[in-house]
Amino acid sequence: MIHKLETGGHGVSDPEVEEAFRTVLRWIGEDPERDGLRETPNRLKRAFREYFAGYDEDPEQVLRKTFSEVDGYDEMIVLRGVTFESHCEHHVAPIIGRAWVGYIPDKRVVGISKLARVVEIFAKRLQIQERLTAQIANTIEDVLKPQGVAVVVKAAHHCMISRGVHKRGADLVTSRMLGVFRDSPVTRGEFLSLVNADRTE
Ligand SMILES: Nc1nc2c(ncn2[C@@H]2O[C@H](COP(=O)(O)OP(=O)(O)OP(=O)(O)O)[C@@H](O)[C@H]2O)c(=O)[nH]1
Ligand SMILES: [Zn+2]
Repeated sequence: MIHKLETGGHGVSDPEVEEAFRTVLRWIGEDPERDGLRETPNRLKRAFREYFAGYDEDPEQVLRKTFSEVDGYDEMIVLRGVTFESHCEHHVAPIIGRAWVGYIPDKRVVGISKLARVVEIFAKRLQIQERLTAQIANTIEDVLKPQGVAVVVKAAHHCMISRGVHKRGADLVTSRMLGVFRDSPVTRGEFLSLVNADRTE
């Protein structure tokens, strides 16, 4: 897990954000001073700090530590079924899903947890799924300069479940293929068969 932020706020003080949450509670018809709600603005602030911890983390930095003693390993590396929780930028509703992250290295490999950390950092920002998918792939491409990168993301969007069109069970699938995954149908096919064989969903 990403460490909890100790500072943050980005120019907004703790009392200011708690007052904003109190205003929302009043707006829905609640009494923010009643016993059960008195600490809720503070809890909401701490929850938001966790949901959006990705703004104060640098995903490129996470990938900078690499290993080169891999005896010429140049096959596909795939981390499957990385769980994440994000929030959509339109409704601030949860996006709950998994990511499959693959790459074919060029001399250097990265610790596998770092791939999951990159997913985590971009997920913990306001997102749309297409951008989340592209950001994960582009960052791996930019820092590791591998032969190729492939990312598939599948997620349920709670703005389509608990509000709006009210559709449970529909998930959105997005992908971004770079380098050999884009150019070679065989390589892409091998990656997608590893994604499709994964029953962790
Ligand atoms: N492409 C894409 N759309 C998303 C994502 N998350 C939420 N949306 C959609 O963003 C759209 C925002 O549409 P608007 O019409 O501006 O908002 P709205 O009136 O609340 O729309 P409804 O959800 O249909 O009630 C909705 O269709 C959402 O389903 C995402 O990750 N990618
Ligand atoms: Zn939404």
